Amino acid sequence: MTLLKVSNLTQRYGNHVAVNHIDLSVEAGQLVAFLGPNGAGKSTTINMLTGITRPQSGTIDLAGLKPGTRAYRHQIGVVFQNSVLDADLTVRQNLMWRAGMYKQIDNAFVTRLMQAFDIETIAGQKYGSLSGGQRRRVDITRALLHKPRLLFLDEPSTGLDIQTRNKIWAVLNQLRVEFQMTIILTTHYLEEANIADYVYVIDHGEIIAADTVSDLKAKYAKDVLRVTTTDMAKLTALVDPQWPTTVKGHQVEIMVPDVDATIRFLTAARPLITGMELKRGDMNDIFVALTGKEIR
Ligand SMILES: Nc1ncnc2c1ncn2[C@@H]1O[C@H](COP(=O)(O)OP(=O)(O)OP(=O)(O)O)[C@@H](O)[C@H]1O
Repeated sequence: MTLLKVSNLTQRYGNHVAVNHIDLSVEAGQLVAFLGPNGAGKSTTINMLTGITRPQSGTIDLAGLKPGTRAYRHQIGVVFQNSVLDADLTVRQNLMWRAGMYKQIDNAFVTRLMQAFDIETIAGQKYGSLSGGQRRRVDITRALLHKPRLLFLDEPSTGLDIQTRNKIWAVLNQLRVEFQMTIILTTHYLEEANIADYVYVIDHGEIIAADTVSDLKAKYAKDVLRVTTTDMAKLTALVDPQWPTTVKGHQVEIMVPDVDATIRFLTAARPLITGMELKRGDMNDIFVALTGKEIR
């Protein structure tokens, strides 16, 4: 079922077109990533999708609802890049104040969220005194209090350590399974987009690619294996003829399709190998392939 349908969305700032006629379609329960460099138009798009700004043209439809309405706001949760909570109130006061904005709040669910995000022990602390990771967990709890059908996360992992990131995703994935919650996230990192079902690559306000992560990687960001050898002829004879290969002296660069195939090749060629490194495909590769330019 399509939850969110967006057509022809456009936003200009003066002469600058920040978002240029974009179309999006998000299925219920999906995790969708907007991947793009600084200034690509991701936040501008999120601001329109959350009803914070009104698009200059285009339509947004969330299961029959229009942004800017109370009904629409109740279906969405938003975690902004910069927090919207009150630094002088405690975590609990902030959450209670926010919960008061909704008619029906499931108190057991709120308690469960606080436990899941490990914020019960800091509930009495002023929000302004929390660490970056603690704040993020509170911000996400705030956005989830009313069990939204669609959660927006604007660059959720910026500045977070790996443990905090893993904790957050473990809870969000559980909610996705339980409530078929849909998530839209913006990110600069292909690695973060890895977990998405579908990715829109955005640059200069336009969607330059829309695909699954595995297809994006296969098309534009293959892993490159660099191997040095004493016997180039024997080594290259072991390389699958379908893998693009460049020989430079004693080193060969091989575009490898996946980790398993790479391990099989390395195992077979082991006696011939004197050194190796694997460079994983990243967002820069996608941008070079699609735009001919390095990422900004
Ligand atoms: N209020 C504004 N007034 C003028 N220009 C703006 C405004 N907001 C955004 N822009 C411009 O629109 C473009 C898109 O910005 P946006 O913040 O949407 O990008 P982004 O992809 O979210 O970038 P980042 O990853 O750095 O957050 C940029 O060129 C930005 O300078």
